[in-house]
Amino acid sequence: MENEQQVEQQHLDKTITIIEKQIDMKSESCKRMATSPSEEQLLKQDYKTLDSLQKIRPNPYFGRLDFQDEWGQETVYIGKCGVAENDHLIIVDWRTDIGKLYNSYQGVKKDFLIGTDGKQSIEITRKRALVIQDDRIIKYTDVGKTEVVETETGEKVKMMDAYLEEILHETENELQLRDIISSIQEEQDEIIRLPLNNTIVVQGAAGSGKSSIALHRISYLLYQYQNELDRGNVLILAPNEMFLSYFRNLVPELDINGIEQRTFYDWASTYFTDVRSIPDLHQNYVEIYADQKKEERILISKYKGSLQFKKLLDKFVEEIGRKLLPYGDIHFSDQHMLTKESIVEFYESRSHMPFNDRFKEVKQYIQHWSKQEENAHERKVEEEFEEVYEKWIRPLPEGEDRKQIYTYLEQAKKIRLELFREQVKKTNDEYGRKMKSVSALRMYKSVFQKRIFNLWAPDMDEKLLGLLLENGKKIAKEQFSYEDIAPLIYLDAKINGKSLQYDHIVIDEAQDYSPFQLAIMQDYAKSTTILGDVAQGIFSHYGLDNWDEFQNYAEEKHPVQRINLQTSYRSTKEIMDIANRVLINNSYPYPLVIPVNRQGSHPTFEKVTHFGELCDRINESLDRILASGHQTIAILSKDAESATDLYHQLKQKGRKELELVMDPSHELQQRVIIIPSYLVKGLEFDAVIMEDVSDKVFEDQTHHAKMLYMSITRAHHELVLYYRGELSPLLTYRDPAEPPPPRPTFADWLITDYRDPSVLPQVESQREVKDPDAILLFEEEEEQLMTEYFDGDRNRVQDFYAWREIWKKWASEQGTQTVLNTLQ
Ligand SMILES: Nc1ncnc2c1ncn2[C@@H]1O[C@H](COP(=O)(O)OP(=O)(O)OP(=O)(O)O)[C@@H](O)[C@H]1O
Repeated sequence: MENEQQVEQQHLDKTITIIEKQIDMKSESCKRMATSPSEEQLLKQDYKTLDSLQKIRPNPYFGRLDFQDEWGQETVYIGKCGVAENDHLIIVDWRTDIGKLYNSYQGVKKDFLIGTDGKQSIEITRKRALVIQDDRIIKYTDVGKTEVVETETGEKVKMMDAYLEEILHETENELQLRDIISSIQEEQDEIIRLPLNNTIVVQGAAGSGKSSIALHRISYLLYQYQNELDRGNVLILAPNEMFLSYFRNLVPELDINGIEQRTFYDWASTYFTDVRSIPDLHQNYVEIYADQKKEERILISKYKGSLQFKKLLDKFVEEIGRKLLPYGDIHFSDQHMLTKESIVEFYESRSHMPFNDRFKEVKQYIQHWSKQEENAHERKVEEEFEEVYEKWIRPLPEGEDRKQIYTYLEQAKKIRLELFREQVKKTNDEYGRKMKSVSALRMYKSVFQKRIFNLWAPDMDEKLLGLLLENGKKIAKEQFSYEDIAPLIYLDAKINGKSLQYDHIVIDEAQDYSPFQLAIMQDYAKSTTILGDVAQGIFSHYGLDNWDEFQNYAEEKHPVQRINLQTSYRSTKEIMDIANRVLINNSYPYPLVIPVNRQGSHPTFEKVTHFGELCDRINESLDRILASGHQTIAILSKDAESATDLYHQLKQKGRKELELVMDPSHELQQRVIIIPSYLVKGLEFDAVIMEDVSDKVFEDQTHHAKMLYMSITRAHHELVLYYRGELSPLLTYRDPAEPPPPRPTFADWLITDYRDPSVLPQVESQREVKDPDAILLFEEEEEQLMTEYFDGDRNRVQDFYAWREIWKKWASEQGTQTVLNTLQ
């Protein structure tokens, strides 16, 4: 062992000597002055190389790979950047194919095919992780097996090797995301290295590494596609400023400086300076859920975020366009006529252009035609004049009469020309006025009219229609909501053209985007990487319920590759078991999350009777957690008010290190924070304390389940759950193989909302269950029926299918008779 360490140390010493020598040489060479543009380019390149050499100097590499190929046994060292000495690579960049091999090897499969044709076989004999500190190899670990296994109880767990386990255990005490270059897992690496051109959609469990993948993928793409991708044309969209500051450290580490990093809200303000006066997604969420007309606002919000609304806007704009075209032929005389058909044809041929440009072209087309006609008319009048003159005037004898007639004739010619010119001018002025530039705002304000919805959304539910018309009054007064931003941007781009175009856009936490929003972002980029988790869609009053609607749309333009990530790396197995419990109780429609086999303490459920007791107990928990060595702690509250109350109480108790976070643009300073749950998405902490997980706060509702699941999965090591009264039904233990908790009979369920029995039946007549064939309730025809019945309410349809999946599983185990008994 010692010998091995010595060998590694000698290799490190040698590598450091080479790097230092290169640093000295490059520093010298960077002192020169550039005397020409090409020299300047070379100098820039030298600065870049010097910068990377200096960056990797303290930690030249993190891994070693030994393999056997047709040339024999080889050893390479993998680092964040490649370094060559005399044409020989002494450190291989993690983004190369060899780097891929390093990540692909998880101790299970040993033989790989590589090379451009994928035919060269290679056998990996060792993958070694190396930890370097102060120029010493402080540790080396030969990486063992990491694989998903199924336990005896049918549960799936990812068994880790010691190296990954140690990395996951040692969460740093900074509130920052760290790079995972040295321990990227195979399924993550595959996403990072997907080709540039397609639209990638990643549905990944909480803690599966989506944010990490997003940033590592940019680093990879910039490295691999140096000629196609300009870092100034890459945009990363994150949910809030707090989140952006959260991965700020990582940007230089991954060599992705210069990438535009923004929130959608901030990005949208490039278009409309007034965006800042519209409540952002978090404010919008708070407002909606505090509103007595919450359900109605959600209906409006969902519709405005849908692709149906986008289609309606398309039709509306197209129709307005047609209305602005001349009603009929432009007719100066029978010889000078421009038919309506030719104008429409011209207009149609410019359909790829922005609306206003298109009309500019139509106007120019009419003007150009009129000018030509005017010239032709002038020529004709001149010819006629000449003819008359030759025929009738020239033969007349010289004298006053001849002069007089000539003058009349000339006047007549002038009048004819003048009349024609006036007619042309009038026509041009008229169309000029009519085909003026239209603003997106004006267009949007005009959409909310009954006849427009009747025309292009004839099947719209009366209630929704009424709500939209009512909402139109607000729009007319420019009182916009968050969900108006995307349609306004879309209309602006449609009307005035896009002022921005990206090579690549990465969208993290994409479940909080509506299908409409994702669709427009896709239009702004040549390619996109979209990552999210529907189970964490706490803003589902606006965002996605599933990926299908967007995927179907996106596939019309580019191939879409959808990938599921099921393994979660953030939390201990005990914490993920509780998170999975929430999913099971809420009939989650996707496979459960696979935890890693990292053991930790069991989450605690602690009942308190009043607020004073809660504060005391939280205070004790903080003492205990801090004493155990954990550093970052989040106390999650149900809303801003509770967060403030708790904060003041704990401050009174002498807690100094506390920080109250109430705003998504907040930059975290302290390591112990109090924050409303809806702001904590994407972040992670050593320990999470939830102030109230009672049935009053987390009811058996999809929205509540998403909030609870997201909150729980913020914790690395510890989870403490307080509640007053009864524990949330979402947290009670239920065997995943069991049928869902008691509901009315299945047939009852079909006609009522199982979450709220007071909701009126949706299906007029209950279907009778007559014979064993009744199980055909699940057949295609029935599915169609359900989709129709729940149309317009995607949550309901989705819940239905989720519930049905679990029910089906249970039904198949129970046998037909038991099932029928339940149905009756
Ligand atoms: N391969 C890996 N090696 C080491 N750590 C990892 C790996 N993958 C993920 N992690 C860690 O797991 C945690 C979760 O990662 P990340 O925040 O990227 O996940 P996420 O899918 O975006 O999570 P969420 O959706 O819950 O916000 C982070 O601490 C990250 O460093």
